[in-house]
Amino acid sequence: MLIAFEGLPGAGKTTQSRLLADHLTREQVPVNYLPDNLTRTEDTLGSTLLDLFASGDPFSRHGNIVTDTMLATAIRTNTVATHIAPALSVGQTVIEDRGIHTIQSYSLATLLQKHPGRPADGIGWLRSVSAMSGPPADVAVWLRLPADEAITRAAQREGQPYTAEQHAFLRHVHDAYGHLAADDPGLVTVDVLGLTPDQVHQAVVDAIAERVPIPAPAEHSSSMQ
Ligand SMILES: Nc1ncnc2c1ncn2[C@@H]1O[C@H](COP(=O)(O)OP(=O)(O)OP(=O)(O)O)[C@@H](O)[C@H]1O
Ligand SMILES: Cc1cn([C@H]2C[C@H](O)[C@@H](COP(=O)(O)O)O2)c(=O)[nH]c1=O
Repeated sequence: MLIAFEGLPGAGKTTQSRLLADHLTREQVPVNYLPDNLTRTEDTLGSTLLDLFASGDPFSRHGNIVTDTMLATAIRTNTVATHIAPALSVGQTVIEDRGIHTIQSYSLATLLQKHPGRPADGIGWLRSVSAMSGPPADVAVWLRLPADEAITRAAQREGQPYTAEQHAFLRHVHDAYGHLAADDPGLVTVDVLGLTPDQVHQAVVDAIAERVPIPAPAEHSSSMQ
């Protein structure tokens, strides 16, 4: 089974990925937690693609929707080949910290910024292209937090403020997630404002359990990376 966490920087994806991995491990489900794509530089192709990706702006990337979507798709394709498919094939439950909906939401944000008000035109294309990167998650959880609150948390963690331009772009990413979730049953919204990490975790477990069967315990030992 493949589970993804989605949302803005600061929304709590890493916190919730770890809480879910711990929970499943306690249930003796073999878990493979994949940190954010941008931190994965283990092979030459992955590093080269990430270098290309990171050569743009950290948020709005290269500002060209086709280039950015293709590049992000290529990165995930590599991640699917090197990490996700092998883990799924041996029965592990994979937790992706940012999956296919990150590709879609960040590209859609660029589109919304340039052509406000016509998201539907681009969403079909974004779905087709990002689908080339491999399977979407069985369930993707969007940790929905108002953009200003998410940015405040992320900035506090990083010890430096975000620029007004970055704020503006991330508000578009937030709106983009909303457009995507509106007609994609695979992207489940969990509202996290005002909840403690443990309360969010409970809401996440409930949301997942409503949609997919609980992964089966391993016959032998669990494996968490
Ligand atoms: N429910 C919560 N309430 C308050 N603070 C939280 C909550 N969950 C996480 N945090 C804090 O918010 C910050 C961001 O959390 P986290 O790193 O999990 O987010 P993220 O979505 O993975 O961010 P990024 O995408 O930037 O890596 C951390 O300092 C974390 O301790
Ligand atoms: C995987 C992936 C990432 N990005 C962007 C989104 C964010 O700006 C950064 C990751 O930062 P965070 O600490 O996880 O918030 O990279 C992207 O645009 N497309 C992708 O596929």
